[in-house]
Amino acid sequence: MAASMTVSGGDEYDVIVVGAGPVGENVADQVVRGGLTALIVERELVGGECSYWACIPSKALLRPVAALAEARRVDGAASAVRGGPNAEQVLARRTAFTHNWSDDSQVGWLDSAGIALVRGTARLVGERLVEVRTRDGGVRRVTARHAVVLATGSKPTVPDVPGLAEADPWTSRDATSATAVPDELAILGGGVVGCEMATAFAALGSRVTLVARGSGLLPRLEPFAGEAVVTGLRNAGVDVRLGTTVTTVERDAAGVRIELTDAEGTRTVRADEVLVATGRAPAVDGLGLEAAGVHGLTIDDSCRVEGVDWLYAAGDVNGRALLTHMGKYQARACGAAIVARAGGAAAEPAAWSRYAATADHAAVPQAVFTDPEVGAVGRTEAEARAAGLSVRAVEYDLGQVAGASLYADGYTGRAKLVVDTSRDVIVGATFVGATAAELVHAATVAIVGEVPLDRLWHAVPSFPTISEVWLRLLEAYGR
Ligand SMILES: Cc1cc2nc3c(=O)[nH]c(=O)nc-3n(C[C@H](O)[C@H](O)[C@H](O)COP(=O)(O)OP(=O)(O)OC[C@H]3O[C@@H](n4cnc5c(N)ncnc54)[C@H](O)[C@@H]3O)c2cc1C
Ligand SMILES: NC(=O)c1ccc[n+]([C@@H]2O[C@H](COP(=O)([O-])OP(=O)(O)OC[C@H]3O[C@@H](n4cnc5c(N)ncnc54)[C@H](O)[C@@H]3O)[C@@H](O)[C@H]2O)c1
Repeated sequence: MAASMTVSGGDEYDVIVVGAGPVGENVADQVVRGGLTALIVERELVGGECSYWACIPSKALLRPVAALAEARRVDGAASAVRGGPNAEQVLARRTAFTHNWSDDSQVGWLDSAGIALVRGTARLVGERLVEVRTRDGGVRRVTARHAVVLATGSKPTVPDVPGLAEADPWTSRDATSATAVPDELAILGGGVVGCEMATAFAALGSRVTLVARGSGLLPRLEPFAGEAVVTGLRNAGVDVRLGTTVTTVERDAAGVRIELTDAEGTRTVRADEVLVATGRAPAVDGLGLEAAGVHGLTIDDSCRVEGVDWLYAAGDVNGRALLTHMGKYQARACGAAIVARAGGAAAEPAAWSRYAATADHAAVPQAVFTDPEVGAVGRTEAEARAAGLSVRAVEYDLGQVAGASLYADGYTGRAKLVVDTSRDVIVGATFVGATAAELVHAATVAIVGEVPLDRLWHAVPSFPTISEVWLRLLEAYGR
């Protein structure tokens, strides 16, 4: 610490939460509702990555694209659609959803919820002891009576490609907060960020090249999902290059020069910007873990760090499931456990108890807002087999469902259920097609509830909805 700095100390709260993203906010809210006091420390904006540079602005960019695409697929409505989205208005709508990167309303919510806020960067300096470098240059030490919760999120990883870091690449932050649409955009990485941003920027007018090193896109999902997204992106004019690696990147006066290598050799792509979308890593730099005697953030199902009974890690920072809804789910389990333990209870995180984020292991839902949309939950067929389950999978062409054909002319899509035959329950489900993400929650309920297939026959989907695919899948499986 610099000699000139004054350390103000003596503050005590029951719980200190580091990071005011959706996860930190939810932990703090839970513990305050449980009768404890909470301080939340935030170094940027209250609301975190999700509100300003991730979920909200990305979906605000994508929604107009989806709305237009849907209207174009319905005869009688399509003729009213003239041209593509208005990029300027789409960016303005996105900016409105981020409150122009002001967190006033979220700070107001913290206040109304009775959660104290300090703006600054926190680090652990001892057992239950947190030091905050405040925005005004001061240093403040705060003690937690019961627990410190790390909810610091994640940061984008930039691969070690020669010239890439020097070329000033975009990360997801630059893409989601862009103030203009580049004429040419190269995207590195065929995961969720790469696919969603390719969808948005192609529709807004960029010529997009999407470079993926694997043989398909969205590699964590069922292969047919990635294949449908490749087709959708190519139909939208995106140059999707699979099995391709970037060997060098160089920025010059004209933009960025990117050398690519694939099975056929080497080629060069030019772009105004290059977006790196190659995954994220836990935001733990400078958190003082080692100094506080914490070696790694391995957690139990209540998000308590193994071997450190006062420390918790919830949300992206624990690396379990990098999704807002899963982080908020962890926050509910973690907050409940902290409150119970403060009252003297053991609050063991028994599977499916209120103190355990059990769904993290095999019931994580995800919605990918590409065209077509992808919704998935639980295990893919390959994952279920690798986990040693006895598996049978069934698929159905969504376009054959009456509700889907009414929804859009020429509806294309696919659905798949993965069944554990030893228990006759669903362990995974994937839906691809317009509004497919809305089909996922029924599957999540079936997986978490371990509803036997025999009973699912009695869950009758309405006619004529796209949900009738459930009946078709059961018929395909047989009774
Ligand atoms: C482009 C993009 C789109 C996404 N879209 C979706 C989506 O549609 N749906 C979905 O479920 N998920 C989506 N995600 C993932 C989602 O954004 C994250 O899972 C979510 O933000 C995690 O919440 P969190 O609270 O753990 O972390 P964050 O939202 O990252 O918040 C962490 C906070 O901690 C603060 N912080 C960090 N270190 C310190 C410190 N030392 N001191 C003080 N403060 C600190 C940070 O400033 C930040 O505000 C998307 C991600 C990206 C990149
Ligand atoms: N709709 C949503 O729910 C949504 C949207 C965006 C992001 N997210 C979350 O954000 C997280 C981060 O997204 P992401 O797309 O950055 O990560 P990701 O892990 O989904 O995908 C990263 C991709 O980059 C590839 N890659 C990694 N290193 C590479 C390299 N050196 N060269 C080329 N390719 C490389 C990987 O093979 C993978 O396909 C995800 O885990 C996701 O859960 C969710």
